[in-house]
Amino acid sequence: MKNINLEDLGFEEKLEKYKIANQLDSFLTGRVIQQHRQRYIVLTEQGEMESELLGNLRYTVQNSLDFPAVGDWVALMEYDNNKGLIRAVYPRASLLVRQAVGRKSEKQIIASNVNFGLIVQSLNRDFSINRLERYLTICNSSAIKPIIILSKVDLVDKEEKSRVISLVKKRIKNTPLLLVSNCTGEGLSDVKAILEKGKTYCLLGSSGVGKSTLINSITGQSLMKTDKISDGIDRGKHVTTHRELIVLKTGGVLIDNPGMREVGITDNGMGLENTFEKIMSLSKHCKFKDCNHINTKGCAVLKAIDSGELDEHVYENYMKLEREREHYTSTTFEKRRKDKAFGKMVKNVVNQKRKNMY
Ligand SMILES: Nc1nc2c(ncn2[C@@H]2O[C@H](COP(=O)(O)OP(=O)(O)OP(=O)(O)O)[C@@H](O)[C@H]2O)c(=O)[nH]1
Ligand SMILES: [Zn+2]
Repeated sequence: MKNINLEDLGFEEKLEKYKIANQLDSFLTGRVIQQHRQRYIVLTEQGEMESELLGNLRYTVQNSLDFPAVGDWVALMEYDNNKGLIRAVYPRASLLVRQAVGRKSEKQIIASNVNFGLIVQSLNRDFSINRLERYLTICNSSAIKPIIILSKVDLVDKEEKSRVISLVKKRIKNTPLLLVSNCTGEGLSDVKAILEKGKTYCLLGSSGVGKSTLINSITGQSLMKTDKISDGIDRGKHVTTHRELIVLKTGGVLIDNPGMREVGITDNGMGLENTFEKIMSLSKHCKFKDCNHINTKGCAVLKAIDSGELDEHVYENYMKLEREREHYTSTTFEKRRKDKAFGKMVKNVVNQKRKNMY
């Protein structure tokens, strides 16, 4: 992978200015394409470099989120053949973060400097509209534009396909929706067509939905290990063929995330606001500013459920994600007990509404 062009990798004007302003132009510039503990594979114009943090940087880092991550731009120097020392991390244009489920306040970086989130769900067993909204929230909380890709279309019939499409379109507005099959090749050209030069796309989705296979289909190469392909050749050798960040010949960058099981919401609030626009605009008409949309008088959200203007499932999922966000952003353990009571209340509201309907 020699002669890589930094612009194809996504290096922008803004970063160039930062480089000059911070006297980093005597260093090499590269992008982290893989991370394992405190070792990083960095792609530079001279090729890949196995890198570590420079000592003083390691000791001045305060927060785990400050360590370099896949997608980061770094300034580094070569100290040996293809071995590098990272001197600085460039400011991030965006950061995809997830909450390590079950562990309080522990955030993990999925990737940095991502322009688009490719949210992949398979049409057969994995499809869940609530989970789609969860990923949308994660993208929206970090100014990453979401694109929905429904995979394995070859496994469902026409009726199921159109059922899911109309469900997605009803619940989720203003988000591109693509359908693909890695087996028949259907829709692959649509995916290729949206990939722009110099932009970074992060694949998001549960294990097994076909993210790695999709990358292989797009690149026409077996860059990603999928569970069908045996890696017998590499066995026993310490060779890593798997890269988390891939530069396309056409100039776009893809980032894969192996083994994403659960993603928790770690949100500043904006993610939910953008994802559930309808609820946000309704809540402006609630009588009280701090309306909890559960049992407050004059709640416009509840009124909209009654009138049929708001889908109760949307309401339920919103309340669930909002509660989760509160849970992870709060510090007291007391909150956990509160959470339970809160969940019950939401269920009651919905049950009550359902009863009233019949
Ligand atoms: N029928 C069908 N199977 C597919 C399709 N795409 C992928 N698969 C199969 O689904 C399985 C999982 O695919 P992967 O690409 O490994 O899934 P992944 O999302 O990368 O999974 P992780 O790496 O665990 O996150 C493999 O057996 C693939 O062959 C598709 O479009 N249609
Ligand atoms: Zn309200």
